Amino acid sequence: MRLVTIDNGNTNPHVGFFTEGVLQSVVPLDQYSPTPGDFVLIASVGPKLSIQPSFDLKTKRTPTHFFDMKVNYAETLGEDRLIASYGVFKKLKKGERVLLIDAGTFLKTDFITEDGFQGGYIFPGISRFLKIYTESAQLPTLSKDLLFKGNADLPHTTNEAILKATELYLKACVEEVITKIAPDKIVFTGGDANEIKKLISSKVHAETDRHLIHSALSLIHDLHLRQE
Ligand SMILES: Nc1ncnc2c1ncn2[C@@H]1O[C@H](COP(=O)(O)OP(=O)(O)O)[C@@H](O)[C@H]1O
Ligand SMILES: CC(C)(COP(=O)(O)O)[C@@H](O)C(=O)NCCC(=O)O
Repeated sequence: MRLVTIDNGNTNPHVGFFTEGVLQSVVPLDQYSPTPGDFVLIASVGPKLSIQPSFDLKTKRTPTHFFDMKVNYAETLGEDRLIASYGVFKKLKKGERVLLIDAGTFLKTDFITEDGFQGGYIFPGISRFLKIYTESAQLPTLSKDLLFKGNADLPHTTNEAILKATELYLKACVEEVITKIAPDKIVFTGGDANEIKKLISSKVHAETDRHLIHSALSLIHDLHLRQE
């Protein structure tokens, strides 16, 4: 049996394939054709999918818990945040307090301790933020590849003004959250994880797990759903 994990996010939905608990590959959702025998787990916050999960993880969310993790947040918490946080929760060391930074369409900064999911912030992500300029005024849409290239001077052109403001916004949001929460460790994930990680000058120990949501779904499968 193949375990298929679907992360249906708002920009870049993708699918992970596991055999024997090992992630073999991750491909865009439109490249996946379900086959009989696939065991499918889905974390979805994007458009409704025609693919049905083999087990509906919503059934494990109560007003206070997700499986054995306490959740101190309304039931509207996005499944992507909940499931990635559960993956972090199950790997906490004794007494550890982790800040999970998921840099996707939105930049989510969620706090997880042995007492469960403690809450977190939702900011517009890098690409969303850059689009605001064109959506609200006759300003250019600039690529995120242009970020982090200039010097520390004040901006003197429109492009510099937009790019340096974007850098400042991202850095200020993330560093303020790190200062407020003072975690023992930061875990970065999401499509823009590397860009956000580059911005942070904090000395807190940091790790990147690009495919955290897939490994969290696989962990859920192995801990709670595997049929021996
Ligand atoms: N192959 C890709 N397709 C789309 N966006 C990508 C890709 N690789 C990296 N990115 C970046 O990652 C961001 C989306 O991150 P992701 O975690 O996939 O988001 P979501 O879960 O919201 O769909 C985009 O804003 C983009 O900047
Ligand atoms: C905040 C989100 C839109 C982030 O989506 P993403 O960036 O992963 O595509 C998603 O987690 C969501 O729809 N959450 C529901 C609201 C909440 O978490 O409070």
